[in-house]
Amino acid sequence: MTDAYLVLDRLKKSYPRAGQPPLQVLNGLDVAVEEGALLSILGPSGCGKSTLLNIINGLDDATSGAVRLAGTEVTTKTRSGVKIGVVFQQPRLLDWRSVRDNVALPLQEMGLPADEIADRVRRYLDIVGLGEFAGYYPLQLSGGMQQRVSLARGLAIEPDLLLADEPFSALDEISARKLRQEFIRIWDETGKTILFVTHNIREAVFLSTRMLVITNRPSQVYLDLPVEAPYPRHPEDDVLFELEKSVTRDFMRMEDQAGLARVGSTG
Ligand SMILES: Nc1ncnc2c1ncn2[C@@H]1O[C@H](COP(=O)(O)OP(=O)(O)OP(=O)(O)O)[C@@H](O)[C@H]1O
Repeated sequence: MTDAYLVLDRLKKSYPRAGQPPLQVLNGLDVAVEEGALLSILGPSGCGKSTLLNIINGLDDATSGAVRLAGTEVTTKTRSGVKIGVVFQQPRLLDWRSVRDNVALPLQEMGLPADEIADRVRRYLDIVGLGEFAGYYPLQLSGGMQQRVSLARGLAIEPDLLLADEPFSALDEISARKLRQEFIRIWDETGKTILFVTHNIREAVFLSTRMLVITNRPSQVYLDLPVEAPYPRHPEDDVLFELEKSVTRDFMRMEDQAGLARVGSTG
């Protein structure tokens, strides 16, 4: 367990609340993630998925337990040296910078030479299908196009670990399908590790090598499941469809149990 690329070791997180007991969010996650995994993380709204990504990214501290990345403990004060890219649910673009300059910004912060920056910006905007929109400003693009710029920005730094928080949820299904294929291609070519938060069970089954289903708050791992179907996968593949149905059933059972527990505790 301690050898894995990313280790969540009895990870707990709670937030203080005025006049109330702390809000218990993560309640002892124990997970070891192998290098090169494409791990999707599913769970009910508010169970702490974004909180978990923030802790792994060193933007927030665990209340107890630890995150270790490539053997180094990650906190807000200590970084592992692993290059982390992030793609959020919201595009979070700078409206006053062109598409090109938004994607270039983190590359400039990394101190890359100008020609390398120009190359990467072009390459990753092409990958997300926005090569012709480099000179546009975010407000001249649709929401889905802005999300694709954000994806290009996250990928362009060529991270060792990509943390993706529902990156396709704002896209129409056809654009999302194309981008998922690209996403798998990039993951396959680079061999990097990806943690992928989604509410979409079909998407998780289609993309990932492993799925983690997390319970309602205070959250624990409910299901940790390998997805063994070979790539390339087809969204309508029978094996994937069966797996989707079975995970959906498990997910609903988990929600029912949580509902019963709530009724039990108030009744
Ligand atoms: N900085 C913070 N301070 C206080 N509470 C917080 C903070 N960040 C998150 N929370 C609370 O922690 C819980 C988990 O939030 P989080 O955003 O991690 O959930 P999530 O699983 O990503 O939700 P969703 O699926 O709806 O995006 C929520 O109840 C939220 O209100």
